Amino acid sequence: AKDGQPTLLSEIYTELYITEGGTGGVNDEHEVRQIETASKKRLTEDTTVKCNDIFKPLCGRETPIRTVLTKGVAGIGKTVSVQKFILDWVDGKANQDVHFIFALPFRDLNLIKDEYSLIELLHHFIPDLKSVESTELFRYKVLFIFDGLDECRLDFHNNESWFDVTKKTSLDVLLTNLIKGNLLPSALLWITSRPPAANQIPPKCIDQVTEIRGFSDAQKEEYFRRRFSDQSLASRIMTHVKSSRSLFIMCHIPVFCWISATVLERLFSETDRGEIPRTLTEMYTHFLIFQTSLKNDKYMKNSETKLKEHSKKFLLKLGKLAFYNLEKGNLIFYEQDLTENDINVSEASVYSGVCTEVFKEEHGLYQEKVYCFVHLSIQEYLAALYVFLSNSSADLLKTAVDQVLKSKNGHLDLYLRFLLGLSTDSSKTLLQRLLGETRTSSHDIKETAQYIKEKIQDNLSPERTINLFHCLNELGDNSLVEEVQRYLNSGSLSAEDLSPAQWSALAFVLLMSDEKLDVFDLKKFIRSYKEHWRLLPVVKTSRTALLDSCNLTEKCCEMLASALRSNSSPLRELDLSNNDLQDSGVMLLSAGLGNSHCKLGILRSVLLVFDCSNTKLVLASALRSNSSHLRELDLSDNDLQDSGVKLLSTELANPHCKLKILRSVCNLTDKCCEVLASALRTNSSHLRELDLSDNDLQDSGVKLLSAGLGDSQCKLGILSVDHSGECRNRPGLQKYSCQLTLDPNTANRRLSLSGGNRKVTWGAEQPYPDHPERFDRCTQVLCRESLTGRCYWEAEWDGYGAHIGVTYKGIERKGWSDCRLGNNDKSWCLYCDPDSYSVCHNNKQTVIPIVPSGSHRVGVYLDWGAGALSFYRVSSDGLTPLYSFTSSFTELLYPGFGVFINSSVSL
Ligand SMILES: Nc1ncnc2c1ncn2[C@@H]1O[C@H](COP(=O)(O)OP(=O)(O)OP(=O)(O)O)[C@@H](O)[C@H]1O
Repeated sequence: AKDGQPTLLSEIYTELYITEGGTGGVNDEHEVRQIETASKKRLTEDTTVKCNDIFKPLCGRETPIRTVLTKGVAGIGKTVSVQKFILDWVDGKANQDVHFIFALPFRDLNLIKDEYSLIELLHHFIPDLKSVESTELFRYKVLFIFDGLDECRLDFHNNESWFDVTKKTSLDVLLTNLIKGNLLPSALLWITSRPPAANQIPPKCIDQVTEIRGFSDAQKEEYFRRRFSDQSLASRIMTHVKSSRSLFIMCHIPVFCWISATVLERLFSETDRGEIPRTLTEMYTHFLIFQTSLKNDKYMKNSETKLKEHSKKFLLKLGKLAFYNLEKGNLIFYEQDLTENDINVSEASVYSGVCTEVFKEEHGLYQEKVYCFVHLSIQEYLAALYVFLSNSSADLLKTAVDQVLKSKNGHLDLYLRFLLGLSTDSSKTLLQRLLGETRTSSHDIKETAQYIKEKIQDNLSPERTINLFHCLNELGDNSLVEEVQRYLNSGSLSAEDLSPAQWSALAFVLLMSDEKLDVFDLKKFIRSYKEHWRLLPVVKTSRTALLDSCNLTEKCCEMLASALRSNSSPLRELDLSNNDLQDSGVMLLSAGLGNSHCKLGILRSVLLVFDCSNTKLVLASALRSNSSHLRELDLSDNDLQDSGVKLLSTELANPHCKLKILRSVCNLTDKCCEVLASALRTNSSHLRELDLSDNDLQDSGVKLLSAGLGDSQCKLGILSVDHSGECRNRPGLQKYSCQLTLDPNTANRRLSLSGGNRKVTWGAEQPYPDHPERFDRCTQVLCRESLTGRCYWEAEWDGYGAHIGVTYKGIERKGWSDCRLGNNDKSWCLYCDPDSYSVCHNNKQTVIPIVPSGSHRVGVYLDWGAGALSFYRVSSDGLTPLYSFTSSFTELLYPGFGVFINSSVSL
């Protein structure tokens, strides 16, 4: 609210996005990055809870709720939600069954030094209630709201039990016993906390955890509409915020909406308003200008130069405090910290928009005043301002980049963004308005940007790399991002071999785009397997990630595991087929799967190294983990062996394993069938569908399984078995091998067939009869067999080269260009010659930056149902992925070949 003009809560309150909130576990990501990931999360994903319904049991729950814990990062709206709840209750709009609400913020409770009984404590805070007797507390429905648990430490382990509401004790004992339900078990409790402090309370004391996620995109707009009575001003502000992605993302945090609204309202209504902030740094500098002028108007009727001089001194002192404590990770300060930094305590509280006063206990004595910045980002800004103004080294920016990149958890990321942002000319002009004439060192922005671009080429973690792009944005250098955007817009990205920095820029563009990425298919973007890991951060913000046949390495697994662990990631489905992850990779992934934040529901084809006992154990523990959301697991390509199946069966029988669908368990022996059958018989197995079609099950095996199915406890609805022959037992893709023969009716007259119609050779014209399916001009031939499902075949060419592909039956046969495999929308093809490969579909050719290096053998894998067609180079080193098309195939596909002059192809 503007000073002296209070705003009514009911007018500005905007419904927040509150969700049922998991475990109360600690998330060590920087808050701003959590917001970036969460902004991609689809709103329908979570169970949302209205502020007034916080005590209503969510569907599926029958027991009433006594204690609710609401988590949320700083400035996200916890206190405002509490106030709105109370307001609606007072207005008779909601929760009318509650007779008394006692709102006791920890900030106020921390002032209590003496011992009190519960009833005395209430009388102390609400003297009007002196007439209420302790017995009456039991007769009425009473709600306690404790806001800001993060400002307090409770000792749940050592405090004695306390049952009497009339007996005096310490506040710590009163509160822990109230929360445990020893004191006044009939009361309702609502506790709010920033996430890191939330796990102070033992989970068994909490009936429901909710999380405030801030504003969704629609709620951001609503906030600005409600905040301003002048709707045209509201739309202008909204349009401006939307035009800068980094500002728009930050608006997820209501306190940032408030900062932006404060700054932009003033700027848009000033006649000579100058530059409107487009970067975070500019926004915060304007905010400080506003706060300072407010303070000056109010408290110091003095000359402007003197005022600025005074403000500068004060801000530098505050900045010093901010910087040294940020480095140490301290966000709360004591009076002593302020005096040591020569900060006048009463002046700090005057800057109420920047530094608020809070009170906090220390060692059980509730007497020390403590302070913190309104939001961590303000501390980060002031720290940067201090360093920028007090360090005149020419290398300041580069040294800061190096220093920040060393941080593992990114605690200086936003500080670096601000520091770089402050060094631009536009910021310097703004700083003059804030601080008056100030000497600042000049830094070569171009050189710094170049330095950052070089750093981006390094093997940094994705989070650090992304922050460096934000830094470039603050410096006003968006050239890398613009280059990639141009490739994306022209559709020619796939043909380009991007530099490492461009790969990272592509990841940044995909992450920052406001389009929700439902399915992230890595193969669509990559041509080589050197730098593809740079795109993996995108996995964290997509719902389905298709990473099959992508040569994933251990490093990639590390990134995937971090996506799995992320609380805010929408990732629900992951396809890892045809990757050799190695033991260490699977271990990393399994640990991610077992993490309490992991919400993955479907995992496809992770190749397990099942003779390694460690891997087995870790995956097993992931399946068993109580919090696991895994419902569908596809184990194709794995040879689990008896011991593996045994382990898996034990997990299936474990009541915590909620797996519903298990696909493609192969190489089952009779022994395996027996163990599996016994798992199906257990009451606790959740399995509804079991796909064993990749097995050549003998009658004896089927019999054993059927015995399991017949059991009354077995809940399995679908069992797929398939006697498809012994090839299913072969390793890798070979298990999908199919026998193909060439169709003479389709062969061009220049092609002769031999070897039982499994070899085609270019040569003299053959006297074939006319046939509607014959290619009359293109030297091509198709196979007889039409394909669906999963199939794999290999072809070897000789001579100048060949085209190897698949097509719908409807491909043109007469004429030239429309008939060629790959030249139309009916066919997909790999072009091979001794020096290069390229692929073509719908006349769009893409060169593949992999050389044939002597190998003329090509493997083709079709997963018709999944819409995937992959080509591989086959050599003594195994299969090298060349390219994968993804397409939703609508008709049966026929393998086909085009044969160059004096060349041949054999199946
Ligand atoms: N629902 C809302 N509608 C409108 N404005 C809001 C809303 N929630 C928060 N705000 C704005 O954001 C500011 C910060 O919110 P609040 O104090 O509730 O955050 P908090 O989560 O309690 O933070 P902290 O952990 O730092 O105490 C408020 O002063 C208000 O300006």
